[in-house]
Amino acid sequence: MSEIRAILTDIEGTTSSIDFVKDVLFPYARQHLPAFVETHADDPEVQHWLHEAAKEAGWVEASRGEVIDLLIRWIDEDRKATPLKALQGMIWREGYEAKAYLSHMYPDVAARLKTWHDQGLKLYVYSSGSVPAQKLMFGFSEAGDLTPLFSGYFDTQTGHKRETVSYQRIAEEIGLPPAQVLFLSDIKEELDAARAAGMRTTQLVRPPQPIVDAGHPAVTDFHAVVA
Ligand SMILES: CSCCC(=O)C(=O)COP(=O)(O)O
Ligand SMILES: [Mg+2]
Repeated sequence: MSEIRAILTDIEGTTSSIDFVKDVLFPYARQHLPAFVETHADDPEVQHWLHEAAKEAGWVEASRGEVIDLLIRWIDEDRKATPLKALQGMIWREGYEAKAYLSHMYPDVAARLKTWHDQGLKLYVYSSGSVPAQKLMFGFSEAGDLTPLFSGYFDTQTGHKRETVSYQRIAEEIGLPPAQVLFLSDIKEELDAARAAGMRTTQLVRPPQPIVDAGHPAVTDFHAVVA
């Protein structure tokens, strides 16, 4: 079996609790989205993502209010839509900078990431959250700034997490054979897609989730991951 040279990790349900995302980040974005869009209406990046959201909904024309309502519905549905994720990241930046919250990290995560980094393993993130949102998550975490540990970040602009081609692209981008990359996630369909691309996989089953055989090695924390 090939030696592992890189670790690619999911965020929600893997490094950080689903509750933090659902109970802190999503409500913050939901509450601040209308005012954020209105006050940044002239920002070309905001305009771009509003346009992309309307396009993804199949709309040829839409008012700002209609797109805001669409985005709020997508937050409520936990849609992993790239335009929503990009806008959420911009809104969360304001929350982190205002010290409204720090991101949650399970207590085992920072220590094991540091050990892997010190052993020479390359660390990467792959999340449906946008790359800027990922950098904020690891930059403003309860365990301090973890961004120096990471060599790169991937989001849905590389492809969706349940599609094998996304993992093929990531392996190509980081310049390693997929067999030398270990992917960590809580979601079976993501692990299946990574394994179909040739990556090694381990499922994180964070207590109190029950361990149900998903066909991948399963652990409850990062210290138990065999890399
Ligand atoms: C890093 S952003 C916060 C989480 C988020 O928006 C999200 O969609 C998490 O998805 P994941 O792929 O990390 O499970
Ligand atoms: Mg996840």
